[in-house]
Amino acid sequence: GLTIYLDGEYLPEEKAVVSVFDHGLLYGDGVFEGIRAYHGRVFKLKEHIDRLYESAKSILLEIPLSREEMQEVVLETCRRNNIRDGYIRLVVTRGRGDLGLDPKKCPRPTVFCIAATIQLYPPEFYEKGLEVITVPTRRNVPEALNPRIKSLNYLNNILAKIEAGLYGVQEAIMLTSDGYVAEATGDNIFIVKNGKLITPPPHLGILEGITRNTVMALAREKGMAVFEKTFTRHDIFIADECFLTGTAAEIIPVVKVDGRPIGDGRPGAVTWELIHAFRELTKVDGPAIYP
Ligand SMILES: Cc1ncc(COP(=O)(O)O)c(CNc2cccc(C(=O)O)c2)c1O
Repeated sequence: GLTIYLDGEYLPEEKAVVSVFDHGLLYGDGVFEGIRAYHGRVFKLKEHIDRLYESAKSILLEIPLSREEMQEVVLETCRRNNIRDGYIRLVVTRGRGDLGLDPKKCPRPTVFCIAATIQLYPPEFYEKGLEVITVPTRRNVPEALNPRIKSLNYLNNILAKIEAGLYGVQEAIMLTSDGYVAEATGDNIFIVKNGKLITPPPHLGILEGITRNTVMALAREKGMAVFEKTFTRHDIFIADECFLTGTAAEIIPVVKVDGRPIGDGRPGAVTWELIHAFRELTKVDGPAIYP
């Protein structure tokens, strides 16, 4: 079984339990990160930890470890599970309280870290590309619950995922309340038009993805023009290429949206070039797990 980090201890998974009074469970009151390990390194670990602390600050949740201590928790949890290539879930909740929702009743946040092997997406997702639809469920509005906070509140994303399933497709694209394209349920979205990369700006109300930011940097290093601009479904339909980015998915081509084939209906050349560049980067980026 796995060894789990929980509140300062490394425990066998059967002992790694949280209280039924934990506000992460009762109210989704908490933040998390999904991180990948490749080739014995934890990819973009600093960026993930920085985002975790930003999300926590935004909900006035004080994490009881320093960023350096948190980095060591992630690396040590990987070591104790012999992870060289895997998936890490890092979670901080408001902690155990009473049945009221008042965070003041939670004296100490719960912190846990899971490091496990990862179920990869089947290769054909990348070779053939995904068919997706835009769904009725809109992305949370920033003025209510800002999607830039990676919180434990994923019901908005889950409802969109359910709607994709109802139509027999694997992924859903959520629009903003104004009808602009926001993101998928667990991934950011890019379109390619005349060699230019376009992706929604974070302030639109999306998670500022680390894979998104990495792909933007890789594209710019290759001399491609990259724009953060709002766009609509029509812009996707007339795009040359479309792809999604996320920690679990990495970079996945999208070849059909709402029944419209994108480009020639097959993964595009720019998408493939970025997939290869990303895979190269995963070989060298991030702190080594083992000395
Ligand atoms: C709503 C949303 N948007 C974009 C992303 C991509 O962000 P990153 O490039 O930083 O990962 C996410 C993150 N989504 C995410 C993260 C980790 C695991 C899984 C999973 O599908 O198991 C999904 C997300 O939840």
